[in-house]
Amino acid sequence: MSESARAAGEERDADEGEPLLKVRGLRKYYFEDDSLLDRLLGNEPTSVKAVDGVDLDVHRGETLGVVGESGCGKSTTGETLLRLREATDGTVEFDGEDVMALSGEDLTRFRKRAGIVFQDPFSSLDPRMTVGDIVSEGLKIHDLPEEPPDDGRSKGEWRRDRAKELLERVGLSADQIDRYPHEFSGGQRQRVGIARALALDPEFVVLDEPVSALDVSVQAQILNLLEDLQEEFGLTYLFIAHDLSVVRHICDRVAVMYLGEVIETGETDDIFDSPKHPYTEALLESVPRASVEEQGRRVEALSGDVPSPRNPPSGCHFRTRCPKVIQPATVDMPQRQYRGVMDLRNRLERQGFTAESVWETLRSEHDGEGSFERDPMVFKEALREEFDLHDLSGATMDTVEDALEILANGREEEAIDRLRDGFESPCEQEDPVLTDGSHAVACHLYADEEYEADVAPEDIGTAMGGMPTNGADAVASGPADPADNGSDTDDA
Ligand SMILES: Nc1ncnc2c1ncn2[C@@H]1O[C@H](COP(=O)(O)OP(=O)(O)OP(=O)(O)O)[C@@H](O)[C@H]1O
Repeated sequence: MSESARAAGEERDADEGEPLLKVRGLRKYYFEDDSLLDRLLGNEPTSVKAVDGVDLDVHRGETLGVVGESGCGKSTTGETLLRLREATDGTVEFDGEDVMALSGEDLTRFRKRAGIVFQDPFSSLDPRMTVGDIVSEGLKIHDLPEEPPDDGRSKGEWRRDRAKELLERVGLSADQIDRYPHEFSGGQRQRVGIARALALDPEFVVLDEPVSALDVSVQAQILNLLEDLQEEFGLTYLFIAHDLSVVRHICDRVAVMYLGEVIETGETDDIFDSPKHPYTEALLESVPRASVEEQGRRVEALSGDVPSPRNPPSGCHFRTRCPKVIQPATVDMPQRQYRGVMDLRNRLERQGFTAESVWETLRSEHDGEGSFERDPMVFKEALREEFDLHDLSGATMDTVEDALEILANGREEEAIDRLRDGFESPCEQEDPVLTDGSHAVACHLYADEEYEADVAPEDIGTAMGGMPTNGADAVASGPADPADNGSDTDDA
């Protein structure tokens, strides 16, 4: 957004005292195994904690980016705050009104003021409707215009003219009004989706990955269009994306999500130039670099997959992948090896492997000379290699070796307990809350005071001093480059 539009938005916020949209403690759990048959069979419903306590403020005239890997709850957040899905818990205030409590005409009015553009321009437009009908559908549903225009046109004619105007405004031609979606390229279809969202003159629009299904060359055109429209109509955007380079271009502020939670939020430049959360650092590491010096930076995958929102990790949800996971006070070991110990335990807890599966692998790799003997030394070395557990010393080494020996004997649960007793991280004990301030982060590394209130300072540990410096040991995640379906190169 331009400086002037932003200043005007901030001035309005200051005058009116509140952001346009205020979300607090938003939760959306999807329940599975909850059908009548499941209940008859006595199956316990399982919950997918897609959104698990999200707070957001969106100020008038700004663009707030919501970023994070696939499945972290971005779309569910956008759809739930618009009441396209019913929230499990939490509050949403729009221009001072409690959105969750709206009904009847008030809810209809909210739906006019707050719209959405969906990610996929291929599936989000009804193939049986002309683009004119698609764009004017909302006007018809809301029975607009309220009165027939006084120039002799019928309401239907007025709506058709309005659809033509909107098509032209988004860069299409009015005489394409009777065409069907399949006659358009992906970028053109997304323009139709934008025209549809604008038809009711909204103030606020959720843009759910509006360019990620488009060819890279078309993305910039659509982003520029969105920026122009924001300027012209004074729009406020919530811009959902997994592609951070897009976010930097268009967003004033950014909220980073991980497994249903906002873990960092701040001005876009602050997030990009001085990220605080190890997850944000890792996400940024994956953004392609323009400058030659930066191209040599290490880009690796974050260890492990995103855990399932059906059973998120205790404490900090990111601790199962975090390169800076905090060591307990009793432990002082190289951070990389500590990560390895935690990975070993996490994999065992998630039943990612068993002692027997390791023996099977060793057997299959046996070179065939003589019969295969189960040698615990070989077993332990294979796991040291896999989890980077070489070069340990003292009590740390004793505990790890002990756990590996127990594991070699097939006693997984006991090995897990041994590793937990020896290496349990303070990050496992409590879910960190977002700090106050304009650049807020939810990470135990930054919440010493709040954290010490609940956990003895010694538990935070000497290891905090031994954390790698910012980015030094951070490993990077690799959200895919923008999907390129190659179908939009003919875009207008
Ligand atoms: N209707 C549903 N029923 C059950 N689980 C769902 C449903 N919709 C989404 N989920 C799950 O909720 C979690 C969050 O999904 P969501 O689509 O909001 O994430 P996202 O960050 O927008 O991902 P993407 O970028 O892939 O769209 C995922 O684990 C997803 O599988």
